[in-house]
Amino acid sequence: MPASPIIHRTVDDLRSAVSDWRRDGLRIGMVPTMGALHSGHLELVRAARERADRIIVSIFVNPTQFAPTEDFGSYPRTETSDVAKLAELGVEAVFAPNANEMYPTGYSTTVSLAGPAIGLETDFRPHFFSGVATVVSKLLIAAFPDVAMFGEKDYQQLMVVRQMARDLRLPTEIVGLPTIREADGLALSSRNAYLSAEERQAATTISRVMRHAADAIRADGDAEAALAEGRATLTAAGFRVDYLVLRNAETLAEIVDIANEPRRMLAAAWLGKTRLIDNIAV
Ligand SMILES: Nc1ncnc2c1ncn2[C@@H]1O[C@H](COP(=O)(O)OP(=O)(O)OP(=O)(O)O)[C@@H](O)[C@H]1O
Ligand SMILES: CC(C)(CO)[C@@H](O)C(=O)[O-]
Ligand code: BAL
Repeated sequence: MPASPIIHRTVDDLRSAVSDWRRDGLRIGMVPTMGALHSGHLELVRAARERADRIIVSIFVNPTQFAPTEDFGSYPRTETSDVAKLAELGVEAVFAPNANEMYPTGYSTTVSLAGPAIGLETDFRPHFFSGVATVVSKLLIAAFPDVAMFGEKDYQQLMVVRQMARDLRLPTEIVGLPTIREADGLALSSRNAYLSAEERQAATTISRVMRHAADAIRADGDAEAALAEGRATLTAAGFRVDYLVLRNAETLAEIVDIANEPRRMLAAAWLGKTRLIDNIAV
């Protein structure tokens, strides 16, 4: 039986473990999550293991990245089974604070963003990235890991965190890892648990539409036609589309010169009460 990770509930406790590791000259990796762990998260942990001697996985459903109308209350919370999965991978530490530890009464500081945080998710979840950037900066400052792992599934989030780490000169390398998918193409996501059996079938349309549109764009360069067809296919399959767009893969700005810019297609769409996001290189 692998040893269970030590669960730290406070920043002070976590810092004390980290300072012991630092004294021993060990490299530290961090994997920030909101729990309800799936194989996508576990790949981030495995990748952290290749780069660090000690791994901290944070599990914190961060209230500041949810609007009052969103699913903070119903977000899956499965700490016991999450910790068992992390034990299997030999993770040394879990940081699972409560909301009061992260945002005590009187807490008044948030990170404000521009650059890659403009548009896309921000158009539909205006509160979202300042909540994410604030909590990620607090997590990174709590442990100052050498490396922190994020999934490309949340591509704009990865770009925002990279920019923030660069701008604030955080001493942590931000590593992005490819999206882990189900056999039928659906990107793994904790929120997939909200899908009914029928919605789960329809959900594959999002990755299929994106691959089809990407092939069409590579073939004839007509992004607008391919994206309009993709939006129509998603709508016909029962989605309410927030966006399906092509952007510069590095800046997330609109594409000006399609032949000579790195390209990323990004999508967000609702199926019933579940909002799915996805993205692929084009
Ligand atoms: N399918 C996946 N492949 C790779 N990384 C992933 C995948 N799903 C989530 N991650 C990454 O895991 C980290 C924690 O994400 P989070 O806990 O929000 O899980 P999630 O499945 O994305 O949940 P949600 O459904 O709330 O978006 C993030 O860096 C995220 O990009
Ligand atoms: C990075 C993160 C853990 C911050 O709460 C969250 O946005 C997530 O799980 O992607
Ligand atoms: N995976 C991103 C977290 C969120 O959507 O709230």
